[in-house]
Amino acid sequence: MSDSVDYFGSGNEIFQNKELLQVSHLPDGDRIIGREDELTNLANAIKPATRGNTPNNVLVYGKTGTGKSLCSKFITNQAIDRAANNDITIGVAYVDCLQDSTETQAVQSIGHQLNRPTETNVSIPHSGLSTSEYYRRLWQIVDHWYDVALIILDEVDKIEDDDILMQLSRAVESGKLTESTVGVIGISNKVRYKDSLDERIKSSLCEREYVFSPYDATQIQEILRSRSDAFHEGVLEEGVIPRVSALAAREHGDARKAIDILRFAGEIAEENDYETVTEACVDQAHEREETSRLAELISKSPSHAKLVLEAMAFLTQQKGDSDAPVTTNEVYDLYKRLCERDESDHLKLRRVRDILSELEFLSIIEQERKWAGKGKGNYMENRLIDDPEVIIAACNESD
Ligand SMILES: Nc1ncnc2c1ncn2[C@@H]1O[C@H](COP(=O)(O)OP(=O)(O)OP(=O)(O)O)[C@@H](O)[C@H]1O
Repeated sequence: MSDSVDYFGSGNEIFQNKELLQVSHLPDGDRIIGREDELTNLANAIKPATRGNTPNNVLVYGKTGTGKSLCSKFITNQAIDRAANNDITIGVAYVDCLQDSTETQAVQSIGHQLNRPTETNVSIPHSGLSTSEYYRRLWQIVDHWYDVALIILDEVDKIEDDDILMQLSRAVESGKLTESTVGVIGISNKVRYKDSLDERIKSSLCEREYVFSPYDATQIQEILRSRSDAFHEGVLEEGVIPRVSALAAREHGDARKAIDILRFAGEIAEENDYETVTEACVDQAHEREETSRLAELISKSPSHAKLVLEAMAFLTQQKGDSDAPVTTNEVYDLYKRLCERDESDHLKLRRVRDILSELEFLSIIEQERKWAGKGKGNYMENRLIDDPEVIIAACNESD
């Protein structure tokens, strides 16, 4: 054997079941920490469905990573089992409204999830039908094959057309369904979402409302500990979970962030061929999580939002101070030059203003209205929350 470098490292094994740390992983009921009241409330709201009756429509609010999606998925799965004992068939469809943001996409997705084409003989093509035809097929499937359809609309505030909320929450009243019934669980991070709804939609969609509060550091520790068998025994150093929890609790008790940081810390230990995951790995993981979270947010934003953000990051870099404010006009000028670079048409100033307020809503930037002086009116100052280098890296990663 030669003494050549072994690029596979010494084979220290960090993870034994990394799947437990994926955001998509749905933990068992006994691994859902500190959400007993919320689960009981949700169960009570949809309980009628387990007997084949119309459940209450529910709106669930709370900041990101507070377990809204997890609890909604968990309780609807449990409802399916409970209903089966009563000979009732419940179908559950989950729509991520950020991804399926138009009415047609959302109805198509619901139809697709509830359809069992070999039994129903109904096809739900990915495109090519009118919205009303997608609805017609959906009601046909529900009426024929289910007693109750439970529809989870995650990030419901991202849906472009409220009409779907009306259609779903009033399907029975309006006679679209004759044999079956429907319940909707809407989930939102925006506490004021309800205020933006039409009165009629509000009264049918918001029969019950629940707010999920952020986790404290102790609950986050418990959530992480209940998943520590993702790692081989003895691999996690003692201070790791408290450190991750403290970081996540500092930023509004986001369990998703905590789980991501822990997974990244394990990956960093693995990449460096360490025998254990250390607190230093956590600090590096925290930075990696920031870039990756931003990259995910940015990759879901339209291409012009990326250009606006890139323009802001370049301007901030030029000013040599990562906290320096930039005015909307400065951003707009550089954004137009970036559009020229990419040979694309630029948007009007009004749209760029909208994009900046969307970026503020996503907590990527902060905005402050300033008074320019008599006769000059107001102007807007924009500041990046993260360092410009992190934003530029995230823009590149999202490509
Ligand atoms: N109480 C909990 N016990 C165990 N794991 C949890 C708990 N709450 C959240 N998690 C985990 O944290 C991650 C984020 O949770 P979830 O997606 O449900 O949050 P959310 O409130 O819906 O956030 P968002 O609004 O960003 O979608 C998931 O991986 C979930 O499994």
